[in-house]
Amino acid sequence: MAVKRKLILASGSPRRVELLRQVGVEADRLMPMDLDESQEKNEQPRSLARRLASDKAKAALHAISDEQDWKGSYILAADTVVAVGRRVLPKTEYSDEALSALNLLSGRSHWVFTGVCLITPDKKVRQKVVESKVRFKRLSEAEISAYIESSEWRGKAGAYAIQGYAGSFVQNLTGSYSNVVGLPLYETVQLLTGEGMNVQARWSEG
Ligand SMILES: Cc1cn([C@H]2C[C@H](O)[C@@H](COP(=O)(O)OP(=O)(O)OP(=O)(O)O)O2)c(=O)[nH]c1=O
Repeated sequence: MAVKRKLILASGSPRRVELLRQVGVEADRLMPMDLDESQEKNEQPRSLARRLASDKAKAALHAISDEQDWKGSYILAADTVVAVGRRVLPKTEYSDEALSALNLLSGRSHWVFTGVCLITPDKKVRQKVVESKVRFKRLSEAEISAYIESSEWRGKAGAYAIQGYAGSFVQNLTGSYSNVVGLPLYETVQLLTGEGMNVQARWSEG
C-alpha cells in the first residue's frame, strides 16, 4: 500500500482549512507563518501573491527541518491579494482604510489573485497563481456604513469577504469563487494529485 504522506498547511486561516476540508483533505498540521507581506517596489499583484505563497511554504519547510516526524510531508501555502490595476489593497485594520477601499471598489471591477505553493515530500516546489475578476455593484453610502458597522472587513484583503455580507455586492465574478475566499479548489487539488496525493481516495474515508 502507498504511504499516506502528511500534509502541513502553512496557514492560520480558518477559511483555508474549511475549503480544503470541503474537498476531503484534512491538514495534519497548521503552521501559521508570520511574514512581512509588503509589496516590493514595482512588484505586480500577481507576482506578490506568488512570492508570498512560496515564502510561507518555504518558511514552514525551514521550521520543520529538525522535526523527524514531519520530514517528507507535503507543505501547502497560499496568499490572496486584491488589486485595482497595479495597486494592491491592504488587509484593513481601521475603518477609515476600509471606507476608502470600499469606495474604490464600488461600481467597478477588481482582480483577486491567489498564489498557491506546494512543496512535495522530495522538496520540489510547485506553484500556481489563480486570478478572478470581481465586479461590485455601485455601493450606496448606507450600504458602506452598514458594512463598516459589521466589522467583516477587519483583517481582510481589500476590506471585504465574499463569503459574508459582501457577497451581496458582487454583480459578477469571472474565475473561481474559492480563489476569492482564499484557496482555489480546482487548481489546489490538481497540484496535490499531480504530485501523488490521492485526494479522491480520502472521500470514502469519511
Ligand atoms: C477578498 C477576500 C479576502 N479574504 C481575506 C482572507 C485573508 O484574511 C485575507 C488574505 O490574506 P492572506 O495573507 O492570503 O491569508 P491569511 O493571513 O488569512 O492566512 P495565512 O497567511 O495564515 O494563510 O483576505 C476573505 O476572507 N474573503 C474575501 O472575499
